[in-house]
Amino acid sequence: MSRGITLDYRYALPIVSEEELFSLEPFVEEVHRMIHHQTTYQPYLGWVDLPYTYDKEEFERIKYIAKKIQQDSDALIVIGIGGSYLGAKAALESLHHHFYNQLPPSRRKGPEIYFAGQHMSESYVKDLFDLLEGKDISVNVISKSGTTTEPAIAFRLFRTYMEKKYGKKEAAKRIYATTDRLKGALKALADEEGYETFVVPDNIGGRYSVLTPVGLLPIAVSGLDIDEMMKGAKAARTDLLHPRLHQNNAYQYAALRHLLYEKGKKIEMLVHYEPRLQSFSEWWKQLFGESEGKNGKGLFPASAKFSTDLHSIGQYIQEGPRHLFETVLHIQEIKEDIVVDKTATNTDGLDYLAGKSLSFINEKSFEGAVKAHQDGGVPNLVLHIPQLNEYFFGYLVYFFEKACAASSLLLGVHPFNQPGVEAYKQNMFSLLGKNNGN
Ligand SMILES: O=P(O)(O)OC[C@H]1O[C@](O)(CO)[C@@H](O)[C@@H]1O
Repeated sequence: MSRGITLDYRYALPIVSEEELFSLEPFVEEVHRMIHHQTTYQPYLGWVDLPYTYDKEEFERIKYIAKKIQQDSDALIVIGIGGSYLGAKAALESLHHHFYNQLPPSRRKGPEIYFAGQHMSESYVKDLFDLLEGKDISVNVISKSGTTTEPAIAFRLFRTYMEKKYGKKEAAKRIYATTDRLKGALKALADEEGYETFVVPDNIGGRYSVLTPVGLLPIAVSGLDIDEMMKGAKAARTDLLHPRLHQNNAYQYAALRHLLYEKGKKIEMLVHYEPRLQSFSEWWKQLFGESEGKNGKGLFPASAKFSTDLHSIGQYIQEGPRHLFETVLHIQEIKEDIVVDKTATNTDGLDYLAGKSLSFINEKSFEGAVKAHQDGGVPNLVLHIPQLNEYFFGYLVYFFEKACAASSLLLGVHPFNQPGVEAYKQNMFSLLGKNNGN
């Protein structure tokens, strides 16, 4: 089995040619230089060497605290928004049992895990408190700035809930804050209350932070192997270090999506055939959306789950405006555990599938859709991923981070800021009367 992931661009070739792709070589080499050897973006590039340079002492502390939470909590509440929770949610859903939280504790290594602070829905918080009745809980509050409204509100509510339930002293022992090393409201509060803290490195932005304590603590609490995850990221770091387009899959993916954009494709749809990849798509959407949507430019990152969505938006993809392309996350491992059985009467007409596994049929659905969409003028890029496990999760995260930085630079935008998000935040602050003496 391959140790990395491969990119198959055969199904995009009628729209972009290999000649066009490799004509981007000099631009890609320049982009490579900007990522690896230039100082302009240096303050944001901590993720590039992270698989080697991560803080080993803190990494061991993550594992130690994860064990403590596994022992003293029935549930962990992860509070954060955007890059501060999407990576952890993506890992948990991609790599665990589909019904993780519903499994009996004896079948899980970690506690139940819930997320809060991603919106201001009152009914959600009420139902979550309701669900947690009678359970022992811990909270991991994650905010680099410490001032983002949604998680800040959720944390205030949970702090009060925990202090009522456990008393201030015991509550403080069950709250873990992942935040800036030195500054911000959450850091100040954590110091004041004596919470155990983990650091979001200065030079890594929220959407690039899955493989820092931001993602790693909740991932480790759930019982996943974070050493394997870092090993996968390390392999990707090595595989994707080459400056030449021919030898670098992440740069090829970046260059292809750039070419497709130039040829009028305005939407990239990330497609998967495994419901467990839904949150991964959400992480991917933030990564590319916040990085590229600037100066009136950028592909719109969308996602679809197949075969489900082939029966809803499949029609639009096949015959609607030709302004989109698909990137397929194709899991190569075929499991043969569940097989269609043979019936005596074949009344449902399905005997032609008897003896075939669901994975095999799913694979045919992938082959059928890729071909149909290509024939319909929708280019497809396919990423072959050998297996869904910790190693390849780490690999894939790094692959997309590198590709995203390269793609943004090819487009001529700053890959690591998000000035547009501030506009909404400032409006809301003034509508709610922030800084009016409260
Ligand atoms: O960790 P913080 O500072 O709360 O920020 C959370 C998220 O908010 C954003 O700034 C956008 O709303 C994201 O970029 C970031 O991932």
